[in-house]
Amino acid sequence: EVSITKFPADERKIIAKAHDKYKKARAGIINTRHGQIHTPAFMPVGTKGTVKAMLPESVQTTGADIILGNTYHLMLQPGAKRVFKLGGLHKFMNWSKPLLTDSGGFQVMSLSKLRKITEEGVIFNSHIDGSKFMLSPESSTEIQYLLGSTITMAFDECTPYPSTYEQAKSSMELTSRWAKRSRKAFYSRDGYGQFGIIQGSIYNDLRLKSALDLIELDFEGYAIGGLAVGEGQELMFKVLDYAPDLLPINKPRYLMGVGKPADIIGAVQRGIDMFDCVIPTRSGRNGQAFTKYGVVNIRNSKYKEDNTPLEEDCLCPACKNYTKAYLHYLVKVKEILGAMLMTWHNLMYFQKLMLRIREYIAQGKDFDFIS
Ligand SMILES: CCNc1nc2cc3[nH]c(NC)nc3cc2c(=O)[nH]1
Ligand SMILES: [Zn+2]
Repeated sequence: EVSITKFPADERKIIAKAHDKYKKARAGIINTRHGQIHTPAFMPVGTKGTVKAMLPESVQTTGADIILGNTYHLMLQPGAKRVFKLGGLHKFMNWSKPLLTDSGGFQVMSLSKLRKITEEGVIFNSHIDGSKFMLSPESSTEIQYLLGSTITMAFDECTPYPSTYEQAKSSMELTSRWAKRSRKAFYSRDGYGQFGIIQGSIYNDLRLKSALDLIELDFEGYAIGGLAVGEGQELMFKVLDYAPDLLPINKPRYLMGVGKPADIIGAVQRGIDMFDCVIPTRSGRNGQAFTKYGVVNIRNSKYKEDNTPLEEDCLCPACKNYTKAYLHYLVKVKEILGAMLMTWHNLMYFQKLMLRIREYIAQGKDFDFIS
């Protein structure tokens, strides 16, 4: 049994919608060595082996099936070999469910100093102490193995936006060569998987060529890269109107870095199954709460004597036991509990959104008005 790719037909509830806007939405289950992932799924980001301001058991109560870890940060500190020696990232951070690790390329380009891209890989200096490192398809894949990740991401180059056709073409071709090397370096085991990442920017023929190159490598799943990099929702949806259809229908499709609730809904309607985004955690720490009434900026003085919860029917600790006045105060005085409660609420909100989307798809109902 090849494990992770199982998108069992009987479990996959694809309901053709009355009008074509929803016919691509699908709900399913991905089976892995560390448990099941109900899709469409939202993955909270746990950059440095922790979802900031949350205990792993608290993340679990929000309904998350899988969380994301960042290779770039973990390879610098505490180091992949050390995590391996300590029993792997699952044990280290006390998270026993699926873990997806990114392959580091995207963060190297945004965080490290003095980067040099060669055919071999990316040579860079650590943003922490300036020491020299190399990330390549081989080293990235090995690091993710040492971390023990359930889903390993291929080492790609995220094509910047905007890019000319020529720039996008050569970047996509590099990603295809790196995907081949990533796939070769992957140590495949039952219940573990590796996802390829297609590039090609906004050019549909490049997206097609990227998909064909990667399908040949028979990954367990596929990510659509080079999006949510400043192109805006309209252009992102324009690419998503066709890109998911270039990928195998029976394998998971992952849209990296997305997104706000409306982005997630639009992408699910276009056939995307998996998401990750720092918005619920990062904006929570900055005082933004996602609610059915819209986004609440809790630092606004209008909340300083508001004795009501963020959402009266939300089951998270912030809503069950505290008022907006208290959250307003905690965030204003930068108390750690403020970051904890706001994060917990936002993660609960995002998981509730995904649960409702999965239910609507399973019942064959339209779901574009949920936000
Ligand atoms: C897995 C590492 N590779 C990889 N990560 C990404 C992460 C992203 N995050 C966002 N918006 C927040 N766009 C992304 C694109 C890529 C991409 O094209 N590639
Ligand atoms: Zn709440």
